Amino acid sequence: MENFNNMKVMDIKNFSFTYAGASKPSLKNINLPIYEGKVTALIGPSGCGKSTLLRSLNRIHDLYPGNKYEGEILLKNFQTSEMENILEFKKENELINLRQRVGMIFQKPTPFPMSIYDNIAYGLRLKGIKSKSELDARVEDALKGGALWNEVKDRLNDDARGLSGGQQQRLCIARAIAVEPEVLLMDEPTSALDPISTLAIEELVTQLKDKVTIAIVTHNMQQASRISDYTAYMYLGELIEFGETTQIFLNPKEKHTADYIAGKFG
Ligand SMILES: Nc1ncnc2c1ncn2[C@@H]1O[C@H](COP(=O)(O)OP(=O)(O)OP(=O)(O)O)[C@@H](O)[C@H]1O
Repeated sequence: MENFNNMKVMDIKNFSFTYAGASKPSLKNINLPIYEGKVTALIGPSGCGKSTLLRSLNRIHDLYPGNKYEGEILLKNFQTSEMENILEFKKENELINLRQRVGMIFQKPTPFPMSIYDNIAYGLRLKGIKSKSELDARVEDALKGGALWNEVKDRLNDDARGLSGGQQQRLCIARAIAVEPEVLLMDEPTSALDPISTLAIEELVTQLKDKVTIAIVTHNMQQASRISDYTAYMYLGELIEFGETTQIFLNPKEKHTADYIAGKFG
């Protein structure tokens, strides 16, 4: 595996996580690479820790105090090519910066209560971009990247909450990619959407791989096999098996993985 090291954008090492006030850890000694420019799916039965792991990758848990992290979560710094341990970040601005580098898409779309244009421009302005022409260009690029431009280009000043659920989710993806993250985390991004909107998001995920590394939690086995390059199968807070998606689905090494994929439980 040594040769793969420079292809990792994140590397999770001996990682355990315990929620504030919980008597035992929800994640136990996880070791998992996230490869650059690939889609990694996290699968496993309800309660196995998929969302907890995903939410650790940009420290979004820290919005609530008292959770315990152990081990390391390394993130590649594209300026220096060094791997930095994000668990050592302490200052508020380090965490804000981390969440721009490792963006997040939630189950339900979360547009800001403002215009379509401002939803995208908000993060860009925070990054210090003030020029109207640059903002216009970056908003257009992001909406094109989110496969939404053609549907909204004539109503950029409309309230984003007037868009359909699927459009809102693509807006959230456009908003996340506008600030050029290294990694995009997606927590069941299609579970609240109809089948047509789901397909649009799946297609978008496979197109986005050229720009950003993606880690996605999904309950939908077909979705994992359609869109991911690598799959991690988790059970009761542990990583049972990780490998290329074709191997995990067609030739799993662990019986536990095979049983889950065959629908015997979960
Ligand atoms: N805020 C919390 N405080 C304490 N325990 C929690 C909290 N959130 C989740 N847990 C526990 O952590 C474990 C992992 O939950 P998590 O939501 O990560 O699982 P999941 O695999 O994403 O499940 P699902 O597929 O149902 O969303 C579960 O045992 C859950 O009860």
